[in-house]
Amino acid sequence: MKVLVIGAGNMGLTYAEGMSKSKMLKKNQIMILDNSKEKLEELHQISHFDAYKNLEDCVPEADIIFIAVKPYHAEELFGRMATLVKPEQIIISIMAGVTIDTIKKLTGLEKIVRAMPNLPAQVGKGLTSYVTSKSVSRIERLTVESLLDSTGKSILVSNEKFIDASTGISGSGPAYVFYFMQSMTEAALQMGFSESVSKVLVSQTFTGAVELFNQSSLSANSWMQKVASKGGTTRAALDSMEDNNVNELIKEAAYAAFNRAIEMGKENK
Ligand SMILES: NC(=O)C1=CN([C@@H]2O[C@H](COP(=O)(O)OP(=O)(O)OC[C@H]3O[C@@H](n4cnc5c(N)ncnc54)[C@H](OP(=O)(O)O)[C@@H]3O)[C@@H](O)[C@H]2O)C=CC1
Ligand SMILES: O=C(O)[C@@H]1CCC=N1
Repeated sequence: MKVLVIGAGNMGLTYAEGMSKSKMLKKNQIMILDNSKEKLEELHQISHFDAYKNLEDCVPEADIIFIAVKPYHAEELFGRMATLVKPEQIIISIMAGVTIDTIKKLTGLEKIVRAMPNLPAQVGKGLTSYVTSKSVSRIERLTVESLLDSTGKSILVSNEKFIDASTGISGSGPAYVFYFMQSMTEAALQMGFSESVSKVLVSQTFTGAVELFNQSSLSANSWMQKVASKGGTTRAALDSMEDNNVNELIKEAAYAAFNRAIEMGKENK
């Protein structure tokens, strides 16, 4: 089996690295292509996959083609790939808001997997939701799942609506967490802590809270109540968040990402 990754940016390179470490594929089974000259020079320094500049040299060789370019590059890229692809090839696209129908139409292929990963894939803690077109067989789906699992966990969803929805929760979600971390860091600095101490205070608080949550069956709300003593400091903070509608605002933000994914699907038709 040969896998071609197109787009060696944040996500493409992360998947190529993940797959190369997974033992599913050997060195010469991973190809990677990028159109930027500097990227290619960097890729040539990495010994565990073969780097390409021209689609003609690698697309026909691939069994699975992993698309990791920005959504607005899809049309031009698929247009150039259309004459090089073969019906048995599987496309895995991680592009936000580019639908299976659009990929079928632009490539002429039928075996399409649409996936939505997230950035923690870079440290093997990613979450990728995915869905396949009908032409992907069970065996092919399991192979794809093993590739996706090389960067963390994967979840098979029942239809594409849940790919757009998971874009709003897990795909864009790391940025919401960083937003919260940024606000807490700013508060720590304003309270007089140094940058390095602020960073430790915030990051260890996040790591510890997530660890507690993962190691029990308690809900986030139950854990909140465990931290908050009656009439105490946490209650003051939680009341302030409630008064300012923070809960609703976070949900609104997640929906903004979900709706934008749907909108991008229409724009990229
Ligand atoms: N970043 C994230 O957290 C997540 C991203 N995604 C999706 O992943 C995709 C990639 O995102 P990300 O990795 O952040 O993007 P990057 O910009 O980091 O990487 C994309 C790479 O593809 C290259 N590229 C563009 N067009 C072509 C082409 N025609 N042929 C070959 N290479 C090309 C770009 O080069 P150049 O810079 O020169 O254009 C760039 O190096 C997006 O579609 C996004 O929706 C999904 C989930 C999470
Ligand atoms: O912001 C974006 O469009 C991509 C999809 C999910 C995370 N980054």
